Amino acid sequence: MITVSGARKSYGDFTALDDVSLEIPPGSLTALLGPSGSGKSTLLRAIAGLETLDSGRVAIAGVDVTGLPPQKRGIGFVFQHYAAFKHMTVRDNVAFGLTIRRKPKAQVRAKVDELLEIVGLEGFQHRYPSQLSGGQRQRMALARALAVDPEVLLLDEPFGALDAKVRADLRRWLRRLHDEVHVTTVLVTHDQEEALDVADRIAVLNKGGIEQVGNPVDLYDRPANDFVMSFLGSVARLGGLLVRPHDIELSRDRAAAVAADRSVPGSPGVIDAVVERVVRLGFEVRVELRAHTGERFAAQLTRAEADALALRPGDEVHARARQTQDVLEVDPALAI
Ligand SMILES: Nc1ncnc2c1ncn2[C@@H]1O[C@H](COP(=O)(O)OP(=O)(O)OP(=O)(O)O)[C@@H](O)[C@H]1O
Repeated sequence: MITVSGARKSYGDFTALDDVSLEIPPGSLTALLGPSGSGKSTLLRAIAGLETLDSGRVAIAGVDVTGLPPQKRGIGFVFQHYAAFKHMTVRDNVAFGLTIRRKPKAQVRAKVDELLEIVGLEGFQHRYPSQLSGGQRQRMALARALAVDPEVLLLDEPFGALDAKVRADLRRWLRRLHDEVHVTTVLVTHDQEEALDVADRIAVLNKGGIEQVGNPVDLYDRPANDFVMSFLGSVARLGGLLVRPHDIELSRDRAAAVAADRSVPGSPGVIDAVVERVVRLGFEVRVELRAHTGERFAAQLTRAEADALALRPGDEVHARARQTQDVLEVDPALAI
């Protein structure tokens, strides 16, 4: 368990963390998710001991570590740009933390072999970091962070510098790694897809505070407010309410749409609109619409639904929300 209580941190008159309290359960993979500047890295660095809090406390596994330096906190840390020892092989880089702790050679060898296998770098142990791809280098960094059996693993946008495909592969790999080693892991990311894909818990940060903490399904389906809703996925405005694009149903028959809408409590009603564009995205189809009031919004349909409607630009349709438990009042102060 990592417990952060009442954490405050300011840089000059800028408040980076504003009374943040958070509990991270043991063995979980928790993502700190939020826009740039929301305080994610500051919070992670405070847990690591790389940043001193103005006030508040950090405890790791029941021990108050607030006054302890990073090397005494039982943490492993991986940054976006990993600073490897360039003159050392992969094997020596991974062994580094154990070697400086003067562990017996046989023990170091066995541990490094195990880690290289876990991160899939067995065949690369004699290479130098410059001879690895970006993704391999980050896997080496993870092996190195895990070598000293940390209580917690702290990852600050570890795949941020890699291209989208490698990023997606590595986060799936991280999920499998976590299922194998179960070390309490905190991952900083600004990418909601990454957080939803890899984490079992997500803390959403905004302006130095925590908006909501929960599992990915809860946050996506039951966002606490419109910031969380819009940050965790695309949203459309329908009659002044926020709706997920895949929760919008389109119909060519207005009377049928109105009849169906009666069974949806709290519905924004049926919105008459004109199709502007139909975009095929793999198995889904995005229909871009303009309401008669002038508001633009998009509905996400399955291919079968879209084919049944055979929509073309200029067609008149009637939109309604399929369900409204996810629909929240629009906060006019929030620019989406
Ligand atoms: N050493 C510093 N001196 C002054 N301001 C800082 C310092 N470190 C961070 N900040 C400011 O604190 C705020 C929070 O920074 P932080 O790095 O925690 O955000 P973040 O959510 O991780 O954002 P990003 O995704 O862009 O890294 C930012 O506005 C940043 O400019």
